[in-house]
Amino acid sequence: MDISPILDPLNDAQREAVTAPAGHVLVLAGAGSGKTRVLVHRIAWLIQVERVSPFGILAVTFTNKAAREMRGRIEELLGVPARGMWVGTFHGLAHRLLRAHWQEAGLPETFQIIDSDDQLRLVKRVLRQLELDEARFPPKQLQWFINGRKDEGLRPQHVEHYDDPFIKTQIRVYVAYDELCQRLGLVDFAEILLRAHELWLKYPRVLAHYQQRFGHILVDEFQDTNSIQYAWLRLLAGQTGRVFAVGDDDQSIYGWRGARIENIQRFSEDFPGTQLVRLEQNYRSTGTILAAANALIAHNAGRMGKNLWTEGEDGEPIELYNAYNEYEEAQYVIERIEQFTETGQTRSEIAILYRSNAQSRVFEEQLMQRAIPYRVYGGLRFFERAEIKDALGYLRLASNRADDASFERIVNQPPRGIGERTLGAVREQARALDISLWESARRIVAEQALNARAVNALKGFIELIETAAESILELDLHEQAEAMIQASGLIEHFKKEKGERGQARIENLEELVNAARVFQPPEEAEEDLTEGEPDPLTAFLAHAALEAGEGQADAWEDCVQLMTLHSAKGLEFPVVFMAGLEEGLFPHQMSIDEPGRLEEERRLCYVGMTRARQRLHVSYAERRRLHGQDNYAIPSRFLRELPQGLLQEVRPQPTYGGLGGAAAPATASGLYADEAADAELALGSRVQHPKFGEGVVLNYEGNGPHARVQVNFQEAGPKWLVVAYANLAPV
Ligand SMILES: Nc1ncnc2c1ncn2[C@@H]1O[C@H](COP(=O)(O)OP(=O)(O)OP(=O)(O)O)[C@@H](O)[C@H]1O
Ligand SMILES: [Mg+2]
Repeated sequence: MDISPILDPLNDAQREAVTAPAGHVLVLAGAGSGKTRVLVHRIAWLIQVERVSPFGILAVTFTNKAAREMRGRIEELLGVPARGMWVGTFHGLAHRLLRAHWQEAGLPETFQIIDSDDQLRLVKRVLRQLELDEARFPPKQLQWFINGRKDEGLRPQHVEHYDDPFIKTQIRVYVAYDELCQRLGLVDFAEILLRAHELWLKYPRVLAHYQQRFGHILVDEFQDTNSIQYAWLRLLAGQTGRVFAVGDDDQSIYGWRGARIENIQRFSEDFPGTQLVRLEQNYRSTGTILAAANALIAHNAGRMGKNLWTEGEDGEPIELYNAYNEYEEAQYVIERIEQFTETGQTRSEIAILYRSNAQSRVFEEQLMQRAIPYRVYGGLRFFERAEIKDALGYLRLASNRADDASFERIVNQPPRGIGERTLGAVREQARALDISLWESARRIVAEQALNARAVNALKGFIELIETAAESILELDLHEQAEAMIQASGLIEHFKKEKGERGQARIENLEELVNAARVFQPPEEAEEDLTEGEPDPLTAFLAHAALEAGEGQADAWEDCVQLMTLHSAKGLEFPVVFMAGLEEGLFPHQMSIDEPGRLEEERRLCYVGMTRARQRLHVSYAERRRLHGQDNYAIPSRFLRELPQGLLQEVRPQPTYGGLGGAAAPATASGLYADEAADAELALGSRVQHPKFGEGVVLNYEGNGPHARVQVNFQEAGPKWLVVAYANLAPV
């Protein structure tokens, strides 16, 4: 038996973990220290050396993709398929149990899983059934309430109500919602875990079967387990199962979704005799990247404490780019990417990471313009997102009342009391008379063909669209988008959705307005003036539909990887760009006033930085449109927490505005020191511009490479120009 493939590629501490005697093991170690590698090799060791059957092994990963990769690597090490082994996410594994034991779990054999949107629709149905007012009991909030309780393992009867009528009503909704799901044979995400846990509690025989089967349970990314997942693990391990968990307290980034970092601290108590292994050598990143990441995370209090080092080269300094705005930031990133690919870097080895989903749009647009293949991970492309489709639905219906799909999508989104029965009547008449849903609804209102409530609800919707459509006629495209979103009530609606999700949707809607603002109709349309060019709204809607229909780049295609920092967990890339390091964006506004959440943001930054193997680029924009406003952004505190000596500021070439050009030590730059306005551009001085000719400097704003100057040109009149790009010469 040759065990060298299993042990040779490991250092001493890693080997200690992989070969640990039977018992519980907790590997607590920093990013890139080989935790996932150790877990994979441990499984191979168990099978090949300890002669454990793959049937006796259950491994938990954080994503399905990670699960597939893990299985592949184990089989590669063993040289044979590891059939019978269970590898998956908590949700995937629990689901598998429910499929196998649907009867004991009290489910119909054909039960279906519902996503968050379906769940919301059911909650609304329950509210109608209980005759509760959505304004007083926002469905999103109830959804959040139900999921939160399920994540804690609490059924309605376990929820403490303190005699508070509000909580009591929420509990009533929870009860009715569960009954409805049960009747329809539907299971939501949180339910999967809770149901699987209850299955074991209720049927000790079933539990005993799995306890006997899975003598070895291995968990990656342990720091992000929530209460019910931890309870599930403890139950499965019982008295005999051995748990091998790997994690990093500095990478706990899902506290906002119920993950409990305390589970790491509790581990040794709950699993007696735990052997603790620490890994300190980092194999992923250059010395520079690691030193910067270590310095950043040192600003957090109450860490378990780790000391990560590397034998690797120091490598390149971290590139810092101070962009004028988010468009220019994207331009820098993409030009830099082109430079890398021209020198042979594979596109899929390059990642762009950002804090909030909405940031992807500007990158996507520019990547598309330059025909660079890209892929957005763990999220829909911008124009495919539900809230964007909602807002576009309003615009579509405003420009074409016969658009039935848009009618269906938004007639009761946000909810305005137009129920299934009313809609049924609208559809039926439309079918019978072969007219559009809109026309059908209009007739029902005119003829008062339904009860007063239904007629009023429909009438309200029709008036809303008519009024809004009329009022936006004379507006610019982005104002049209903005006005329509306002009129739709979508923002108010998403505000009720608790937590980051609702906030993200609102940010996306604001981003849609930005997209409309910078939208340029295709060239052909402009030339075709005589034929009557399509109005900007129609052109914009077509653009959005085409973009959404384009679909994602295929996985095998060599494409640039775009994702949020959250979905980058566990991954690594030779080249990483982290964009939008600005106060309010990252750290996120919602976390700034709460020390605990600020630390979670810092951990997220640590996760992002430690994804990079050879090159890390960080950037921020001096201005960014956020929440519909042009903001002067302040560079993120996280940038200041990085040792200056490890950063190198990239500055645009003043002569032509090419990017990634001249580099200067960060110390002299806009981030750390205010730069005096260029003396040659003093107010009142005369300058020459290659295109606009001669003029007088009227005004000056900003500082650093992106200072802007207003010049009154003799021929062209006053213009604002970016100094670094304008190529102005003193006269
Ligand atoms: N002993 C080793 N020798 C060489 N390379 C190693 C060794 N251990 C790990 N690596 C490599 O280092 C990189 C990081 O390893 P791995 O992804 O397992 O770290 P991790 O601790 O799980 O990181 P994260 O905290 O980000 O999940 C991988 O490319 C891995 O192949
Ligand atoms: Mg890992």
